[in-house]
Amino acid sequence: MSKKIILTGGGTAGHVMVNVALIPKLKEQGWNIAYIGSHQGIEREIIAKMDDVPYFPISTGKLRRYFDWNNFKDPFKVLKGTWQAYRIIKKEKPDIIFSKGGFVSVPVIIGAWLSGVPSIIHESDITPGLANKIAMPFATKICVTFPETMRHVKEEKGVYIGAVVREELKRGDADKGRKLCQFEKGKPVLLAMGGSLGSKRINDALRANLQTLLSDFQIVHICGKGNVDAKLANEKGYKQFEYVHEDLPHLLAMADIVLSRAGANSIFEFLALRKPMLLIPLSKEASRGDQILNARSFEKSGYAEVLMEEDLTNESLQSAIYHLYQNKDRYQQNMERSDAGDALEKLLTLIEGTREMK
Ligand SMILES: CC(=O)N[C@H]1[C@@H](OP(=O)(O)OP(=O)(O)OC[C@H]2O[C@@H](n3ccc(=O)[nH]c3=O)[C@H](O)[C@@H]2O)O[C@H](CO)[C@@H](O)[C@@H]1O
Repeated sequence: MSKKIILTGGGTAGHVMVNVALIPKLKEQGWNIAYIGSHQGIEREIIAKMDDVPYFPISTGKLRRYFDWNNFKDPFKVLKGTWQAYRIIKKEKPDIIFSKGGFVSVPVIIGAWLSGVPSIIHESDITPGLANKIAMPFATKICVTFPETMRHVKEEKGVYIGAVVREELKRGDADKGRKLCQFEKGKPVLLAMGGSLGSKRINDALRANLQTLLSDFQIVHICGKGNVDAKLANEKGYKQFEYVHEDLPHLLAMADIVLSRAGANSIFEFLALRKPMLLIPLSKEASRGDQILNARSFEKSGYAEVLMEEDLTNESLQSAIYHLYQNKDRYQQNMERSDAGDALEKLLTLIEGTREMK
């Protein structure tokens, strides 16, 4: 009997990547897959690269915790999106819906509830984001990455599965990475990434240290849309990208150490690949503080060094990078002891089991 799943999630790549990991596995297991996302979000670009996954765009509104004139318009966009999602679900008749979160997922989970279709939400961070918090009462199951998150979800709905990491990330080729960046073999490589959107703070501090760092490292810098500095395009040993799609595994394979924001997907990917990491979590002023908790948890496990944004200066960044590199073996040994688990398999089993609850 054919089975059908609708996936949703978007806004930033962190809200799409678990779906990207799931799609090939779901196909292997004979699922028909469709995706509901926003008109403009990064999810549309990422899902367009995948074969046989029809994409249905809906209207979305940002849900904010602060005052903004759009707060008066956006609830209507969410209502419109809920109606659109409901109609798509009625027409497509999925057995189940899986959401990776982000604002676009709220109308989809409510639409699933209105249609009587079971749904699963995935939460990557230690504390649930606003979109997931709103959607949780309407979901059948909520699966989490960190064991600590179980405290924030209803006991009968919560399932701890761990971090889902895309398998292709483990198939990187360091030589291909070096070729892409015109880097030489032998000199250490620092990969810097400010989350899927890039980070201006990290970009500026890194570039301020560029000349010193380039004497000891080659640097590949994923700096976010619109953030490439054309003046540095010909700098030897320094390669900039706005965003990297299928070549990311190769860049990671050649990296000796990583400087990054502390988005949940990224840090678990570095852990799976045993990359010593210096994390600069997004500050409490700019977020709910989820990245600070993610980073502290990794620091406590001995996988990461943490530099808080309020302590970030050109000097502190430079000394933290050198300190990380000098201690990289210790971080790697700690990561060897981590239990990455088989979250993807657990998630597939949960999807199958929840579908049968219908
Ligand atoms: C500003 C913001 O809202 N940040 C949140 C967002 O981060 P963000 O979207 O940055 O999410 P993550 O760091 O978790 O994941 C980024 C994903 O994009 C991929 N990638 C990134 C850059 C690139 O060039 N190519 C590429 O493929 C990474 O491999 C990773 O899989 O979602 C995370 C997971 O809920 C949260 O922890 C973050 O707080």
